[in-house]
Amino acid sequence: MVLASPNPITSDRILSTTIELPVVDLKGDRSVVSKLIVKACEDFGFFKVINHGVNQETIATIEEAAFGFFGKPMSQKKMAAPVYGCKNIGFNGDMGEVEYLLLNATSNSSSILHHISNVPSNFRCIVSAYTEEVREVACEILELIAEGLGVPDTSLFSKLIKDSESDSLLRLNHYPPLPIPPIHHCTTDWDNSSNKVVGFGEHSDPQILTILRSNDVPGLQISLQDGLWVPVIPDPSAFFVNVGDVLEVMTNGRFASVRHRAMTNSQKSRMSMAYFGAPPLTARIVAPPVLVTPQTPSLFRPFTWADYKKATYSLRLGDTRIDLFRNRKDF
Ligand SMILES: C=C1C[C@]23C[C@@]1(O)CC[C@H]2[C@@]12CC[C@H](O)[C@@](C)(C(=O)O1)[C@H]2[C@@H]3C(=O)O
Ligand SMILES: O=C(O)CCC(=O)C(=O)O
Ligand SMILES: [Fe+2]
Repeated sequence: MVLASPNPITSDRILSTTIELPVVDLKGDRSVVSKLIVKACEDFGFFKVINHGVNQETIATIEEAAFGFFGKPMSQKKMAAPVYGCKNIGFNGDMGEVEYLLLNATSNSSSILHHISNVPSNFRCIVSAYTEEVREVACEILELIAEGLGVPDTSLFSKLIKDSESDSLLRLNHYPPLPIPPIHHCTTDWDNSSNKVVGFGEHSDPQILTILRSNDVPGLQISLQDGLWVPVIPDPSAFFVNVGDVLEVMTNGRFASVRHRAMTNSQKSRMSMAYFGAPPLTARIVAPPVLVTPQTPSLFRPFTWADYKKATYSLRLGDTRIDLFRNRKDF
């Protein structure tokens, strides 16, 4: 019998040494950077970006506002539901040791915050300032990806998230410190960190690209092909970028959307801010002709982002929803 636990303790394989995950200097030589990003997306679906150009003050301001909000009494935070959530992730029974704000991040949005009481009055401006700057970084990376892949229209991916109807989101996650239950507090061969309680369970992000920033508390882990979990060393001055399902489809499987999760820390609060760059609901998700050849036939059938979003929300956090859209293999 499998017992569901709201704060599952992991016992799976976690890399105890560090491996070098790709680091991209966004101010480097353009043709070198675009090749580096493509290689990182092919090898890991994940990389770290330094020199991203987002104002550190913009970042510090939103982080401070978010800590301010999460520090309020629960009765006040709950008044911001459904934008605010605690422990429930999605609508299908997924739980995690996390509280969050999930906000629209389209260029004409943040309007939803108008309706929320107990969100600081200037929160709307703070969120817009951050998402606008981060959207620029996401667009820049998507243009570099198109260049590196030889896609003739280098704005093919970026125009989807620049669109005023883009369905992009900003998620502010707060993982309160959570002592490890004594029964699990033993030393094993991988027990070299205090992060063992799952805050946000294993999943891939459904959108095009995610730009993640966290404070200096470790917690993010990415999954390698062989099922090994790789802890990501936090760097508050950098962004971590991961390929989402839509980019996997639009590159005809050349990039893989990386599975990842976030662990809590036993002593410190962890805060992450994830910008999910998404297309408009009506956008058709299809790989460009240059990536669909007789040698690399289309792996996925065409669909809209609305179709994909519907499937996503009908499934559990850890489900591999992309498989629903694969072309049948005809032998
Ligand atoms: C359980 C769920 C939460 C989620 C929607 C879903 O049904 C499956 C995907 C989940 C996820 C993961 C990445 C992002 O955090 C998120 C906002 C998204 O787009 O897909 C969440 C969804 C959510 O929390 O609403
Ligand atoms: O908190 C993190 O580092 C990851 C959060 C995440 O994966 C998400 O919000 O989708
Ligand atoms: Fe994620």
